Amino acid sequence: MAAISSWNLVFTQPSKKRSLSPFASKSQLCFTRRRGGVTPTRCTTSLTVLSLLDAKPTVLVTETLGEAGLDLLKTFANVDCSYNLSPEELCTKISLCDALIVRSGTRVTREVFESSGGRLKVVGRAGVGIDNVDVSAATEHGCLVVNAPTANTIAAAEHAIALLASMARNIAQADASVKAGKWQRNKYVGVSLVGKTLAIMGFGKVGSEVARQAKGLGMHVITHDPYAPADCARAIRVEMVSFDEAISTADFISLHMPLTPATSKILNDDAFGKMKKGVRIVNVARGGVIDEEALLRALDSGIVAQAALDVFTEEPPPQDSKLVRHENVTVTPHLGASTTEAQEGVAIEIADAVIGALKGELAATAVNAPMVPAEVILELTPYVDLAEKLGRLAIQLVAGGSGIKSVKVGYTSARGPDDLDTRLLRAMVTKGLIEPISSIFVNLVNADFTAKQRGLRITEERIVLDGSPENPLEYIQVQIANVESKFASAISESGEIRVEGKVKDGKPHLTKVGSFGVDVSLEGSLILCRQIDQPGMIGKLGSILGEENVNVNYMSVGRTARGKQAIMTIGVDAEPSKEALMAIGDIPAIEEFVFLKL
Ligand SMILES: NC(=O)c1ccc[n+]([C@@H]2O[C@H](COP(=O)([O-])OP(=O)(O)OC[C@H]3O[C@@H](n4cnc5c(N)ncnc54)[C@H](O)[C@@H]3O)[C@@H](O)[C@H]2O)c1
Ligand SMILES: O=C(O)[C@H](O)COP(=O)(O)O
Repeated sequence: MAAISSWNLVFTQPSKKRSLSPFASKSQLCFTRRRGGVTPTRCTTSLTVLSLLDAKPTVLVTETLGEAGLDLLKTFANVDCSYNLSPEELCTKISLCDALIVRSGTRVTREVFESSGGRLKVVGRAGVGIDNVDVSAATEHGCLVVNAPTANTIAAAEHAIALLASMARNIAQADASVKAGKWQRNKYVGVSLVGKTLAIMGFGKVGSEVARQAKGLGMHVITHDPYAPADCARAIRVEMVSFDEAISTADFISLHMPLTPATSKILNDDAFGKMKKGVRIVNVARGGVIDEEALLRALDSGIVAQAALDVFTEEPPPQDSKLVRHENVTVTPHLGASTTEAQEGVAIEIADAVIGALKGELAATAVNAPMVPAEVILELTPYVDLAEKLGRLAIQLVAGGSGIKSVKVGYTSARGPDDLDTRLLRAMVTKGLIEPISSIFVNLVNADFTAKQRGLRITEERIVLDGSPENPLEYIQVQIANVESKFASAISESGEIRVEGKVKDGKPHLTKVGSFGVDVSLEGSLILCRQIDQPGMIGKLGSILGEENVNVNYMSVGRTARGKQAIMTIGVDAEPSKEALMAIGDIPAIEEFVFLKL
């Protein structure tokens, strides 16, 4: 009699939709089915998924976007342009949307992701700053965030220069005065820019462009940016200095860093106290990098002669804001990116990124997912499938109540570690491990977060092979430590559940279970049996499955020695009935078996 408890060996987890890519969303596919009035039961084939994807996704656009971007989106999706939504209205609408496109005026909060019911797959920020998007919440919900980081750089830099020059020459105040019927030539005497020191705080895309343009105006430019490469500054003859040196020697300070916990209120009372009396400040970055109350005090005390502000802590700022109304302050309503050219560019950049993400492609401008170059993805595609399937197999082999703490993924390759980018593979193993045992949808965005949240430590190991590194990988191995197994033979000599596979003719194959060598294509589902090696076993099993009309797509037997134990791996196209599985368990030579869904 076989030493097995047959029925609890049968894996009864409902099947999950197969993802077409690391970003294809299970929940989105489910939703499409519901909208089409289809019962959300099973979706087992790629073809079914493809036909579901034929239904156009819905993209919600909550702020004005250039026409060219909208036209591009409309070729692929239903586009809902709903501007000025209240937070409540946004939360209500979002459950009907696959993608959301915003600028800086929409707060994409945790509530938005929670309200999406898992359908929202991508948030596109049509611009650079993502401080209005709760990126952590997006990641936790497996939602990709992409931005359009380059198309508005020149516009923002030009706006900073425009504010700098107009502030120095009192253009806005003088204009208002003339329009009010006055002619105050003495009051509006300005200061020159040439020869003055400009400190650029943040030497990124905008900051470095401002530096270039300011040098063209004859200014002496210095910069502070702890993270920028010094050679970029050196190349345009800009000196990199400390924060204190920058703010204490500058005649003009222009802010170009992102708003982060480290930069929040970086210009505060303490900083203003170190500045030269009469300094002039430009802010085209984010309002929050200045302590606005401290700036008001510095303006009133004369430390700061003038400020030109495009951005504010609260936008729009309160009507009675003393800062906005201050006579030495010039303001614009967050216009840095607002040129026709920049908005057209941003709209196309974000439309491309959102469409790509909805198609399941990895976005080059992803904010919360590792950037995996397109050529790496292409090369790793068959291994991605293998990695996920090995994860699925390994997790289904676990038994006992001790919980899973530690998983090791081994990569056997002739390539050096720097030539093998495993982030995508690790994410897919994680997906395979977690999806069969939870309701969480795992993708490249949230794989590491989800593993961490579940207390699952995933480590990676490279096993270096001699030979030609033509193939990125020979084998992938998944090992789960400190657990029991439903299939004792899956435990290796060193005590872990171990499954190993390789890509053969472009298809994922299982090559090892525990210490047993096997060879079965990882398609459909799988029966693993340990048996006493004797004639007639294949026939017995085959006829049980045949009577059930369950097609066997692959079968292999691996044994330790003639007449000793053997492992039979059988690929089946459908799930055998309980009775058939029971009959398999009743074959006397079978010591244990397990049915696994891929
Ligand atoms: N007003 C507008 O309409 C408008 C338009 C475009 C960009 N922006 C804003 O301008 C800022 C810069 O944009 P970008 O495209 O140049 O971004 P970027 O990422 O290319 O550059 C930001 C730079 O700030 C640096 N930085 C980070 N922390 C710093 C710190 N503590 N001190 C000094 N430097 C620090 C970074 O190293 C980086 O080089 C962002 O806040 C963006 O949102 C505003
Ligand atoms: O971060 C940005 O890209 C700018 O602040 C532009 O914001 P906007 O898209 O709201 O004009």
